[in-house]
Amino acid sequence: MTAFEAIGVVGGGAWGTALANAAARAGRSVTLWARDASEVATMRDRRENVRRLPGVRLEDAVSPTADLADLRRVDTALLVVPAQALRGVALALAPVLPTGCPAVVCAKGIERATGSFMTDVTSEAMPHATPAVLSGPSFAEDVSRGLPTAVVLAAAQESLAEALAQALSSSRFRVYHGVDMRGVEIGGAAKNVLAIAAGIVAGRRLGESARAALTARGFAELTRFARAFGGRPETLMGLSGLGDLILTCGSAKSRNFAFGVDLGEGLPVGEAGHGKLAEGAFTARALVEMARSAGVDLPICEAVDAVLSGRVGIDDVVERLMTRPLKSEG
Ligand SMILES: NC(=O)C1=CN([C@@H]2O[C@H](COP(=O)(O)OP(=O)(O)OC[C@H]3O[C@@H](n4cnc5c(N)ncnc54)[C@H](O)[C@@H]3O)[C@@H](O)[C@H]2O)C=CC1
Ligand SMILES: O=C(CO)COP(=O)(O)O
Repeated sequence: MTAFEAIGVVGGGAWGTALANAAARAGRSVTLWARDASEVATMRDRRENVRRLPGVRLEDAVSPTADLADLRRVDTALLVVPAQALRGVALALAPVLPTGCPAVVCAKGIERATGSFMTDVTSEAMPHATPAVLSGPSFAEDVSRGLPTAVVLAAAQESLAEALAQALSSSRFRVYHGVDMRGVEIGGAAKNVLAIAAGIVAGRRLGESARAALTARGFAELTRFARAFGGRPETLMGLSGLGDLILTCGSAKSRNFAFGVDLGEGLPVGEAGHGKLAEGAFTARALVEMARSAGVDLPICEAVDAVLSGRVGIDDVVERLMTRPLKSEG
């Protein structure tokens, strides 16, 4: 197994920049690709991603570029663009990467147009790459400041997941490894929808008890969905699943949670989140449609989708959730 010395980070947003720094601190040399040439020029000059991650110095081992061809010699690529942009970027990257190169999905979402998971999008768009996925409770700001963080990286082959985890880990960024790609990616995608729900509860001032109940019942939804789509329930008990749900359903720093707070306070969908990326808003519809087709009950995610589509008002949705037929907790 190679040592994975040269890492390519594809996507120059907050998370791509934070991961580039994390990989550099783990001793890797990093090429950070962003599509916007002027942002790349600024990153090179100022050693800072002024727009997406202000106040954080780029590590010396990070080389920003706007040219995808500069990734042709990397031995691992981290895919860190928004979920709905992943396919396009992966298609462009496919001819550049060496055959067999691991392509680690770091985006959290489901492709809206096709209802596809991110690792499947990656396999389709980059048939010569080896898909993997990294997820877990990790705000870009925390990682970039070097605060202690733990995530999980899964690949079909355990030895590959372990080698990649080794390559990216440092004393501040601990990467666990596993083989349940589906479970890990479902945890990351579904928690964003539930974080919007938790934000709505906070914005509507429904109370801390309601938020805790929603988080716990949301976790039940996430686990049911994962089981139906081939993820292992025990994976969802871990960092990508319970861990990320606790983080994003409880923190105003989460963009999905903040988007929900805006909705709860009465802002229209088009204004909620103030233009920041809230992946759950794109994933909600795909998630509920997939669940319906598999006969999986996701009442909270359904409620989020109904609010986002404007079909039902927030107070009606809460009433509906609270008056569903009583059932056993399992
Ligand atoms: N910010 C965070 O704390 C974390 C984010 N993530 C995930 O990482 C992914 C990216 O999020 P962030 O970097 O935070 O978002 P961001 O909003 O900070 O940046 C998104 C970046 O993607 C670029 N982009 C958008 N469309 C593109 C396209 N078609 N081609 C090329 N580049 C494109 C934008 O120019 C921007 O640089 C999301 O799926 C998010 O859920 C995961 C863990 C933590
Ligand atoms: O996924 C994240 C932390 O694990 C980031 O959450 P937001 O995208 O909601 O900010």
